[in-house]
Amino acid sequence: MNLKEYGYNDFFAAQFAELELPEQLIPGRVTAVFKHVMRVVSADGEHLAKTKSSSFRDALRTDWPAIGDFVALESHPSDTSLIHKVLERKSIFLRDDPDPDMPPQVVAANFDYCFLVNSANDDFNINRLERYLTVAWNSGANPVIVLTKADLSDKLSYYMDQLNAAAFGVPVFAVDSISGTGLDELRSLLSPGETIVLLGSSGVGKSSLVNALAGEERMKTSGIREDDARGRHTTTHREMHLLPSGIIVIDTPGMRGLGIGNAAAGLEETFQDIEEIAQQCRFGDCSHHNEPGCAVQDALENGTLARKHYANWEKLRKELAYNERKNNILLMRQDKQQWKAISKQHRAKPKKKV
Ligand SMILES: Nc1nc2c(ncn2[C@@H]2O[C@H](COP(=O)(O)OP(=O)(O)OP(=O)(O)O)[C@@H](O)[C@H]2O)c(=O)[nH]1
Ligand SMILES: [Zn+2]
Repeated sequence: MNLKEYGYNDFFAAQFAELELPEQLIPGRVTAVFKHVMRVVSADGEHLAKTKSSSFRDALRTDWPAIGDFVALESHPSDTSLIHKVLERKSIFLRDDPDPDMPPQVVAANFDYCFLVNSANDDFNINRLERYLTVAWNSGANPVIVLTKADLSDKLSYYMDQLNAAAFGVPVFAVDSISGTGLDELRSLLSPGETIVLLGSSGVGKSSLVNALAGEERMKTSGIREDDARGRHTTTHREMHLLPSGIIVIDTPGMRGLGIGNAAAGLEETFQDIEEIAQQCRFGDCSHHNEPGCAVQDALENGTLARKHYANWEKLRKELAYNERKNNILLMRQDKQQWKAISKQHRAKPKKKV
């Protein structure tokens, strides 16, 4: 197996050389993460692997291997191989731990492109796209906008104009994953060995797009509900796919749990009334605090908008902003010291004797 096919390039090879690791260690890439074990590919094939405990004893949580990571591996082809080290990442997605005292987890690493998938139907939502765009830029990867289900829309040029305006300079592609229209243009952007991740609401056609790019069924797709133009949630596996064209696709359910997708959708639904009022503000980027002509402040004054409802909206908006910030790879590095202190506290808890 050639690790270059899995995206191993000069950036990682230079790091590997610089580390001056023991001779028996070889580079590998994490292609799947299960509960207690990982799958890693390397020049000598596919491995089941675990982290070497002594190497990770003092590691930060964000330094633990995640899907897409390049690692230094002690190869035991007929047994469990051992991961000694995770190489520095060039892009990253983080997700909160359900335990608020715990630092976030890495859900994916080392992707070159972040596909922001929208469908050209009732589900089209430019605000959501803007949020995904922030997440994508902060991850360290390049965003690419894909408008799916182009065949279903007679408003395609309207949608394209909106996307081009909202995401100036970001490439936008319209595709029909069923017939394959528009796929060649998208393919021409990508080179073998490059890794993509897909962000987008359930049912927009992420799996169909991967299958279309692969030219074969790699991922299960769902039927779409007629009533609300959303598909059912079908993707549950957590894997990296090497497509016949040499493109690598990372798909994990964790992508959808980034906080952004669901939180943002929830925000729009729960606070649709405020979002509608906010459309009347004089300034498009009104923060609704003390700008002149703020329709939200007016509604609070004259009582058409309840203070409590508004306060909840503010709180959620702050959380959303935090989630976006959390996915910023640079900020994450600055936060490392803080996480270090937190994980030390966790380790310092006395263990119960058995
Ligand atoms: N007409 C048309 N239908 C499409 C296209 N892309 C996807 N669909 C349909 O939309 C439905 C949902 O597609 P999926 O690919 O499962 O969507 P998904 O984003 O992977 O959904 P989750 O797995 O829930 O996140 C399926 O019925 C697809 O056949 C397209 O380009 N044109
Ligand atoms: Zn306002």
